[in-house]
Amino acid sequence: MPGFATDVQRVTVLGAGSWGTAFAKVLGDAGRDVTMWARREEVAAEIRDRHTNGSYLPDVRLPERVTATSDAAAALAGAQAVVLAVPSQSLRANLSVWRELLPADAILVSLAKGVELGTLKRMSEVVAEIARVDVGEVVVVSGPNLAREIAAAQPSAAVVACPDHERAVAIQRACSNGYFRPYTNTDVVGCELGGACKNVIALSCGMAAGLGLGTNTMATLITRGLAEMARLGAKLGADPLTFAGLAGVGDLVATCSSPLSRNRTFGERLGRGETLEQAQAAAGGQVAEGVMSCSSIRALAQSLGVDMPLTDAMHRVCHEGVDPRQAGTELLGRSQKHEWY
Ligand SMILES: NC(=O)C1=CN([C@@H]2O[C@H](COP(=O)(O)OP(=O)(O)OC[C@H]3O[C@@H](n4cnc5c(N)ncnc54)[C@H](O)[C@@H]3O)[C@@H](O)[C@H]2O)C=CC1
Ligand SMILES: O=C(CO)COP(=O)(O)O
Repeated sequence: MPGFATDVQRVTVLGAGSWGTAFAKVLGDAGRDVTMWARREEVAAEIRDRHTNGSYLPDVRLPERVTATSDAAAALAGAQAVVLAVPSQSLRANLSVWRELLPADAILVSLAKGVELGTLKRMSEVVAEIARVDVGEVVVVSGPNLAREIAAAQPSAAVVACPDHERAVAIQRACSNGYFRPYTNTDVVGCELGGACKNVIALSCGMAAGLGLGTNTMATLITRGLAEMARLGAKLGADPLTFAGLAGVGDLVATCSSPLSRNRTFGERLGRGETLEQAQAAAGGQVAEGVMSCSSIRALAQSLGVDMPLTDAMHRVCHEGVDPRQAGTELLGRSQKHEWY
């Protein structure tokens, strides 16, 4: 018998932002009992009493079986799976507080798409370190999953990745419903890198749009972005096929093309000439992971000797004051090379 529930019925979602709330709805619509933890009691009360979360997903009604609390201990009691839905750079601090409250046999699931600044760890590595579990037990969900579309029950697919196939299957079953189709994969490295890197490329696509550039530029950024994330993945032992899948090109296309993407929107504002602070203020407290991940992914790539010119350019625009137009000119002026080597 595995030391975890194979038929997961009770799920706790830690984080009541856009994706935490939409994923709780997915689980509720899949027939699971869901308790969400929200940082602010008024958000928890709104979910509990009115089944809405107007600050993040206006006009969305949550299933009756989704409830919420701002008390983490109460949220976690009896959970068979714990879904971590806070931004990447805050996962370590939040999880350190929750660590002692995690039920021993609960499957830990990460929804975050980023690489930690400083440690350069992927989210499953942070979870394993803080929760003191084997990294091979942590489940990752990734794919083209813009929260608002999922919350509107628009059809979409995702990847549920874990080296332990049985754990992946347990979460796959738990979140499978009439509009959300999860596939399993054992390549956590590839899925996590795909999810983190595409946010940075989405910044660049938004920036191009903000500069008034068209579809050829966008397709070039998406394709060369895919090339550089696959290069990083290959160096870290990811399966190259993962980047051709939902967590790679799937999420890349969704995030780079959608006006719903916070990363793309953030980049567009920079392209239009807004400062980082102005774009941050306009984001209204919602996370655009690429703004921090461009620096951590760049540092990770540098430490491994992997060339990631788009990521490097996004870091210089976001954190070194380089003008987006200038960054574009420099990218085009790089030495000529073969498409693959
Ligand atoms: N929104 C989307 O469409 C999708 C988001 N994701 C990923 O899921 C993760 C969470 O994203 P969202 O729910 O969209 O973010 P969000 O910005 O909408 O919400 C973040 C949630 O985390 C909480 N939180 C706890 N500690 C925090 C801290 N120190 N700083 C900021 N927030 C804190 C906030 O109160 C809020 O409930 C991110 O890594 C994101 O890339 C993945 C797929 C889709
Ligand atoms: O990860 C996402 C879609 O899969 C959400 O992207 P944004 O964080 O840019 O909104």
